[in-house]
Amino acid sequence: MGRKMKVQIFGAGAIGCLFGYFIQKAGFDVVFVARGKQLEALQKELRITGLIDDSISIDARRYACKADVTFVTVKSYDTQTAAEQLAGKTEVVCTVQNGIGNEDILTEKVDNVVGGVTSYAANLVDYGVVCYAGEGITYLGDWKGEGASVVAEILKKAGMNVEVVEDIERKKWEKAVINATINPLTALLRVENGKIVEIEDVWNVAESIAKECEEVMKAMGYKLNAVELVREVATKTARNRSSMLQDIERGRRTEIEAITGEIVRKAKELGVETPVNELMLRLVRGLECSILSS
Ligand SMILES: NC(=O)C1=CN([C@@H]2O[C@H](COP(=O)(O)OP(=O)(O)OC[C@H]3O[C@@H](n4cnc5c(N)ncnc54)[C@H](OP(=O)(O)O)[C@@H]3O)[C@@H](O)[C@H]2O)C=CC1
Ligand SMILES: CC(C)(CO)C(=O)C(=O)O
Repeated sequence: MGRKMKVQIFGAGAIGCLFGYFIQKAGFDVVFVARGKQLEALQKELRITGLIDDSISIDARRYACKADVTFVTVKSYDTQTAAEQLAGKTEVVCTVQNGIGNEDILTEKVDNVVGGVTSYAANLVDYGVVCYAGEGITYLGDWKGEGASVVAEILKKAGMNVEVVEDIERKKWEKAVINATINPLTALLRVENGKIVEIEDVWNVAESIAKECEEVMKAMGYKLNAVELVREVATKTARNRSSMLQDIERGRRTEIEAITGEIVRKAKELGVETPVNELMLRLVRGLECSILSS
């Protein structure tokens, strides 16, 4: 390509701004799509704190424009709107969102869809201010058409850890199992991730959730030690407040439908019983209802 590649971040919140920051610093032409007070703040500057301390001027806009590659970094309940705005506007779309189903929604509107899972961590501390909380790795894989190698090249040039994998669907489900176990419990009990392992009664429930998820993955043809995986992640991220807990504390919707909701839906399709996950789904829905209506 003779001209500079144009990269777009659709949903310039915590993780989108972090990715966009690294990509712009590497010399790419980056557009950040945001809304409301976040857009107003980003039109002045993007500030990164935490592991980095820097401020940059960015091209922040309200609506999607034409781009070579677009990262979709909205919460999963906003993916449909993102897909509609991106139709005919981007050669490749890549999602690093948590949850199941985002890639399939994007597939309806864009020809080349790259699935992704990231363990980079970022929090929005104020409008236009993002705390870079943890270095991680991003796994990518072609979902529809091609694009994973192009996206990986962009992230590599941006100095980020990235790996293209054969089976991105498996990676997405593994992350969903971690989120389905840690996120609802931390949100319902309002505790940091480490408490899931530390409090015996809670760990018993976590084990039940993880074992049900393991059965669903088994029925899908994937072997996984879900209990050990969850124990490892909860221990490593012991001081984190999970994204679902943060959503509840901010009085916002959660991604429960794209996480536990999708696991329960897949379980029904495959004839697997998931009573504890169903309970978590109902309780978090109830919690959302109570905070959104108060
Ligand atoms: N933060 C992290 O460390 C990680 C996040 N993820 C995943 O990445 C995704 C994004 O998470 P995160 O960055 O934390 O979430 P944020 O809420 O911080 O960011 C999403 C942003 O997208 C904006 N947005 C939504 N719809 C539109 C639209 N139509 N036009 C313009 N802007 C829009 C939101 O605006 P508004 O606030 O007005 O809704 C918000 O600013 C989630 O799926 C999450 O699970 C995965 C790994 C790590
Ligand atoms: C891995 C974990 C649980 C880390 O907090 C996460 O992805 C989240 O909070 O959504």
